[in-house]
Amino acid sequence: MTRSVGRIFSGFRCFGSLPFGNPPLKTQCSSVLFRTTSERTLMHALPKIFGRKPRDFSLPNSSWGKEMMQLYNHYNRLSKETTEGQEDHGEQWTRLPSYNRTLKYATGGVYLSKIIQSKARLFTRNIRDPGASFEYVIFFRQDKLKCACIFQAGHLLEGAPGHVHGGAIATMIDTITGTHASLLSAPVMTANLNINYRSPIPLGSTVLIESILDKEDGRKRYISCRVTSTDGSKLHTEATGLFLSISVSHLLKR
Ligand SMILES: CCCCCCCCCCCC(=O)SCCNC(=O)CCNC(=O)[C@H](O)C(C)(C)COP(=O)(O)OP(=O)(O)OC[C@H]1O[C@@H](n2cnc3c(N)ncnc32)[C@H](O)[C@@H]1OP(=O)(O)O
Repeated sequence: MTRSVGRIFSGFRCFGSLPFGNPPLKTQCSSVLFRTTSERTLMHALPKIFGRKPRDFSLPNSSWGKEMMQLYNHYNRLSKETTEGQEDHGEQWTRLPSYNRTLKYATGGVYLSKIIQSKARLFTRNIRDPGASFEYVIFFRQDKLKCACIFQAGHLLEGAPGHVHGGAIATMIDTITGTHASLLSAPVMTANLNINYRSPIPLGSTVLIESILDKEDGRKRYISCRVTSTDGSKLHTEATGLFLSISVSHLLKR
């Protein structure tokens, strides 16, 4: 987990309080994996950087249904941190923590008030009622450059009667593919998203969203994504996205 926190915060350092100011680096995932004690210590200190311990929304809560929990437990079992000197066997996934707000201060105490207002919250994590909207957890498989997200769609996401709104599905796809792209090169913005809706998603159901890296070309990351039933037998949605690495100054432009 610690290493994914490192990646996420590295990926989104433009929003955070970790050092930034350099142009976005094209880093290979393997070069930033957290394995040393000092790196783990740094990641454990992150809540202090936030000020107080932030809630990690990617952990189970009482609203999570049986399917969500089963799949979560499946990936979590494959996400056990390896201790140094121990070999990895088979699939190795990493759960990505998820917080509902970004940090207010950039390094050096520069308040990014123009872009990050104190009331700002991550769009998918702003409903307090557990289970009402987006319940999800993302896992990353570093060796395959692959993400898997378990998503349980709550009652506030209705579009067609009894089914999940297409915009909510697009939001989740953008979130997974955008997170995926940011793990590869930080920070990024979505330039293009193409979505084909193949079969409706019943409200309240749990689905699996999987993304893979198709191609890298300079600042561009091409990522594709499939939304299926949790056993993979039913295809709900397919998408492709283009993400562009940006500099921090791009976010400050008005
Ligand atoms: C801790 C919390 C975690 C939280 C984790 C949560 C994750 C959520 C992720 C959500 C991410 C978002 O929704 S971001 C929000 C939605 N997206 C946006 O608002 C982006 C708006 N658009 C822009 O700002 C800009 O257009 C950019 C950054 C996309 C590109 O601008 P730019 O950087 O100036 O690049 P530009 O020179 O135009 O183009 C560079 C190259 O890319 C190509 N290119 C550019 N746009 C496109 C395009 N739409 N389709 C095809 N190709 C394109 C160009 O042809 C060019 O190719 P060549 O000539 O080099 O070959």
